[in-house]
Amino acid sequence: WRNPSCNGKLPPGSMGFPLLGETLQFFSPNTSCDIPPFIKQRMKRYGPIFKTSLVGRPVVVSTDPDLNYFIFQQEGKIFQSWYPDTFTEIFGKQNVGSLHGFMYKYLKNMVLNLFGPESLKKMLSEVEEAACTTLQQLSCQENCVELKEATARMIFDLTAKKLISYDSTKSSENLRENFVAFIQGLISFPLDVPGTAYHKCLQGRKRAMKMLKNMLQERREMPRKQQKDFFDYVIEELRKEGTLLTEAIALDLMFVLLFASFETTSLALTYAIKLLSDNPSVLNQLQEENEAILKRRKNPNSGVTWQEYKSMTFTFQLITETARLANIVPGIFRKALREVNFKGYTIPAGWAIMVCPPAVHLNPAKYQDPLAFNPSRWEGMELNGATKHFMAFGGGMRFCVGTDFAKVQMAVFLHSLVTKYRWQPIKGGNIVRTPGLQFPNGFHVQITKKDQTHQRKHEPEYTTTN
Ligand code: HEM
Repeated sequence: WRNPSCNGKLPPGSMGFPLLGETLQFFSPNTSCDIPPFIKQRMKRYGPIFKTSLVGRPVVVSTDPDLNYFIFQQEGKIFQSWYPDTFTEIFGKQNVGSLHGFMYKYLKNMVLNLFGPESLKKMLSEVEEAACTTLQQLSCQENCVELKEATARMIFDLTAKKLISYDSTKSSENLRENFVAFIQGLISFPLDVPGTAYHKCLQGRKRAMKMLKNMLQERREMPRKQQKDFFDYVIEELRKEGTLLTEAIALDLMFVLLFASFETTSLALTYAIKLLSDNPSVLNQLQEENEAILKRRKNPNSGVTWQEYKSMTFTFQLITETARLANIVPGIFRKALREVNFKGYTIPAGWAIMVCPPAVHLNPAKYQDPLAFNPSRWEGMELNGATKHFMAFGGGMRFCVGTDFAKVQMAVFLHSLVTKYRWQPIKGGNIVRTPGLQFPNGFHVQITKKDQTHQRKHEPEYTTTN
């Protein structure tokens, strides 16, 4: 295991212990906002491209912008989307990340139909309503509220409504509770015994898939006249003769979309609010931009229009800067379909490759003072799509299909929050990476309506513990 066979020169690095490789070091929790210590130490020792062994597989780790770019551009040709077995066990063998070629394109189009810009334009008022209702409820709480949980609930409900018309207030079963502990379980040691995050994920998947299957079955038995949600669209497709879609693929897709949408976006939103709490001058700028939108509005009771949304320049810079620092996806995995030679190194066919976004996003040679939260660094820059130095939403053909949806939700929530409310951090807000981002103690804040701030008789005594 120490010296794997290779026709050329393997990148430097250690293969760790037999079977275990360097898995334990990779997953060891850290509280750093910087490049994960596992990566940083090895970059120092071996350079930007190095080899290791994770969960029983030889892996080349790439922190090199040119190799990353090459990998994204060669998707489906020299490289192919590949995720550790933990992923396929949890997301299903036919999930969108494991499909390739024609079937993959077919599914991607289906998803873009739902979450692409045209659909989002129509969804804007629904997103705003969800944000306003959530904020209203949170501000009515006497005690402080936990933001990660609250935003996750809001986003899950909105996505589940779009996909399957699921209404958590009317359903007897709680679909979302099956997705808890997923981020920890996805990139984790695949030990399926009670107590591990991986085991919790597998149990959650089983229950959620059973619920989704029942729902799809019920809907098939009682089809609706108007096409309203993604389920209806899927059923329509399943009925077509010669269709590529199967019930199993449709259910796996539903499952991935539910997870991918709420967990990533709620983490990003919570992190944005944490960063804003720590950076009052950035908060001021955000407030100025969003209050100016309200001032320009002719009808004060109307909601955010698409034009207004598109004009939120600073808000988009802030979202991009949050995504750069949050590094919600700490590793993007691929497999080499054939032997690859790059910058003097050989990557043997069949090896896994992990593109490492945090190393790119926190590179001091590219980002001045890389750990500083400075949305203005994006001024005048193109914020759509990926570049060699920004890949929070992936890159190439597999660029995240939910990027626009995530941005709409974040921008609209932040707009409502800073124009109508104030908040005060109470406790939590500290982060841990394993290597996925987590808030182990949540992020507890007290939210008050702006015009009520001065009317409260007993202003709570806020203590910022972090
Ligand atoms: C802040 C929020 C989000 C972040 C940081 C994020 C990040 C990413 C990244 C890095 C990838 C690329 C994975 C790869 O190349 O292997 C990806 C793919 C994907 N994302 Fe997102 N995402 C977010 C929100 C969403 C939302 C809201 C949805 C659902 C609507 C979504 C659905 C997907 C799907 C289905 C893929 C797989 C696409 C493919 O294989 O072509 N994501 N995301």
